[in-house]
Amino acid sequence: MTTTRKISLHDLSKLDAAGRAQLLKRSEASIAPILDKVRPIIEAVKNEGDVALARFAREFDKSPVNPDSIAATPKDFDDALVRLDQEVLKALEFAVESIRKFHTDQKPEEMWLHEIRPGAFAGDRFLPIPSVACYVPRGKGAFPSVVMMTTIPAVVAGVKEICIVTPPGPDGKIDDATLVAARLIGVDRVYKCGGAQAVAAVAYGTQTVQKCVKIVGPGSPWVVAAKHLLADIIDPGIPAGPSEAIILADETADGRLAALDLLIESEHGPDSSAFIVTNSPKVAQDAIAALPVYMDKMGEQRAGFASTVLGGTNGGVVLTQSFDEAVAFVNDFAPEHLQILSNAPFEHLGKIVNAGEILLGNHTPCTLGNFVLGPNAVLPTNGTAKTASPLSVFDYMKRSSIGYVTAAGYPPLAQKARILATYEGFVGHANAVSEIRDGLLAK
Ligand SMILES: NC(=O)c1ccc[n+]([C@@H]2O[C@H](COP(=O)([O-])OP(=O)(O)OC[C@H]3O[C@@H](n4cnc5c(N)ncnc54)[C@H](O)[C@@H]3O)[C@@H](O)[C@H]2O)c1
Ligand SMILES: N[C@H](CO)Cc1c[nH]c[nH+]1
Ligand SMILES: [Zn+2]
Repeated sequence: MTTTRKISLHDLSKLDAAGRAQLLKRSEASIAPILDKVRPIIEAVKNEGDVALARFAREFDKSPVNPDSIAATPKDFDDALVRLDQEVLKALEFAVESIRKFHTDQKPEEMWLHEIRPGAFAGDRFLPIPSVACYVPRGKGAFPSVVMMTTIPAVVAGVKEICIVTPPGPDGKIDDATLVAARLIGVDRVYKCGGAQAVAAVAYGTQTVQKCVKIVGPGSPWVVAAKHLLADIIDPGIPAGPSEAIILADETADGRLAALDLLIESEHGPDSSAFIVTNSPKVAQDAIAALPVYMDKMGEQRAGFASTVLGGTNGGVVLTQSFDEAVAFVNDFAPEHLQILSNAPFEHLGKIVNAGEILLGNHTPCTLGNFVLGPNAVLPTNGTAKTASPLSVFDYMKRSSIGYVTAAGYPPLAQKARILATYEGFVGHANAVSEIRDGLLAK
């Protein structure tokens, strides 16, 4: 027998502006109430280092970690590989290959230099940042996929010092697949610390944990709050909060397929957001009928998370009067993940302007993107896809502009620069491109 579940149907034509605005809001927890709790955690790690990390692991993760066992040992890696199911190992290897290929293709040439004007050359040079810490969450499950998504682009970019910070389990160990994925990728520094204390550890460095210039990866509000407080000391990277997705379905879509895919990101936690957005009443009805059937196959915890999300204003089915209206809703929402279910998904692609990731057609569910397709699954959440981009090799590189002007190319540039420098009142600037220079160069 199928369990009765409430699935919200939001008929956009019946909602006023406030109702529509409510649907666009995420449930992302405000970090304000926990900032005062995070400050002493940061201070303790700064002052006591590993001793504080071990204490917080015991307190928050209920994990028997000691100050001298913060780093995973070579034996920890070996044991994890022995314990890991061969099928999981093969799947990790497959995923590493796709993700490495995608990010290698994405990597820019080390330098480009174009002749902007005759004899005047300019371009960009890309270099890797020196170090990065990759945060891999563990509160609501293990995330070897986050290991791959955060460390592979770092390796491809050429970052020399890469480490992983992740909460230890109640057995005092790091998740097996996390260690195995790290080894496959070539990262051997994995530290047993999570939450705010992990961010502080990589920001300041401890006796064990290396200090890094940047931290990447998603995390709970404790992680987000620590990144916020330490942003002057460590680059906090792109924001990546609770997972969210929109399944955009036109009248050619199968509502049951839309239902199946809606349950992907809605099962992450009660703070996820997930909507089917469609102009087809039939797709909406079929999806609502199918959802409880699929939820019954998910297990209590995950079905519970999905129920919370889909029964409130952070999820469910949004019904619109037209497909253009559905597209407008998507662009206003700016989802982290977007799937387009249609017989002709490429026809709709050009209309989408705000989405972290756009997955096209019936054979490209978010699950493929999350694990094995290649593009990065650490994506801008909470509407930040309006201006931000997915995690990429560019997050691990910095750029210097390059310029070179020949003697023949110099005169027209100097003349125009002198005029502008004089207008701005910069005499020193102007002198440097005046006859004084010509005289010096003539000698
Ligand atoms: N965007 C993405 O790519 C992506 C991928 C995976 C997960 N996520 C999101 O990342 C988040 C992960 O959060 P999580 O909780 O699962 O794992 P987490 O590892 O980020 O947080 C758990 C840690 O928080 C700290 N903590 C918990 N309670 C505390 C307390 N009372 N006081 C101080 N510290 C405390 C502990 O140190 C604990 O180790 C979720 O919101 C999930 O949706 C996003
Ligand atoms: N959907 C997440 C990003 O929002 C990534 C992920 C990892 N594992 C499962 N899902
Ligand atoms: Zn996911």
